[in-house]
Amino acid sequence: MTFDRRIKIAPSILSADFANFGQEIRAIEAEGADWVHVDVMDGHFVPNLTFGPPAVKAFRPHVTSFMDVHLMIAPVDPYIEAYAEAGADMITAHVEAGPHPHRTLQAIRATGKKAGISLNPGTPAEAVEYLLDLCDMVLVMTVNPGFGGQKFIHSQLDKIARLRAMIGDRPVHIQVDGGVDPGTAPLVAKAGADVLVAGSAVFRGGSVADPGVYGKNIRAIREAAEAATR
Ligand SMILES: O=C(CO)[C@@H](O)[C@H](O)COP(=O)(O)O
Ligand SMILES: [Fe+2]
Repeated sequence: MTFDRRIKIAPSILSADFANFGQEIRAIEAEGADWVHVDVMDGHFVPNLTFGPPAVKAFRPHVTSFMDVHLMIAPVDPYIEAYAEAGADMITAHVEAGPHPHRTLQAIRATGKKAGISLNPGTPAEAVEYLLDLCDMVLVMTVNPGFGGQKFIHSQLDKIARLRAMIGDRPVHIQVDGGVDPGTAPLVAKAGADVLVAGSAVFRGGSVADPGVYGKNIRAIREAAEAATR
């Protein structure tokens, strides 16, 4: 399969109705989501708590696209197999989560899943320079991780562009996560990102009873990003 550099929209279910994940996942996919982004938080690496492996396993049958699991946990290595077994398609760990991100990426690849590496806003692009041959995606956090609905940090645009140049022709996606909406999507797409995570900008104003709003929100982000790269 050829590497897909087209813009992909990955709604974060952190902004979904927590009493209704199955229906929410099916609704965003029916309305045009390319991937489903699952934010795993441990109350230690980030000041919030979300989904353990049993929750991710419960989401799995509802996802027909691609389940992208963003692990904001430290340590991360002891939990990789559990999230792989729960059904993740991509597992992304933070480069700041431990002293051995190279080993972490090897461990993710050993499960047969796609491997991602994420950078907090304060971490330079160079932190992943020697990891690029071991990963399928670099995730640039454009907010400090832990919560949805935060303001986009513009200084990260330069980091995205640097990573784009560092990656060269390797088949490695650049994902952007935090404060992505129709206003910031063109900026990240122009800088070189191809996977756009959006939580509040997708779920805002909609519900499973009114899922057309999700579709409208997804299209607005996609169209803004695509227009910037034409
Ligand atoms: O990983 C995270 C937050 O730590 C994200 O995936 C958020 O869920 C994105 O939410 P918005 O900024 O798009 O509302
Ligand atoms: Fe995320």
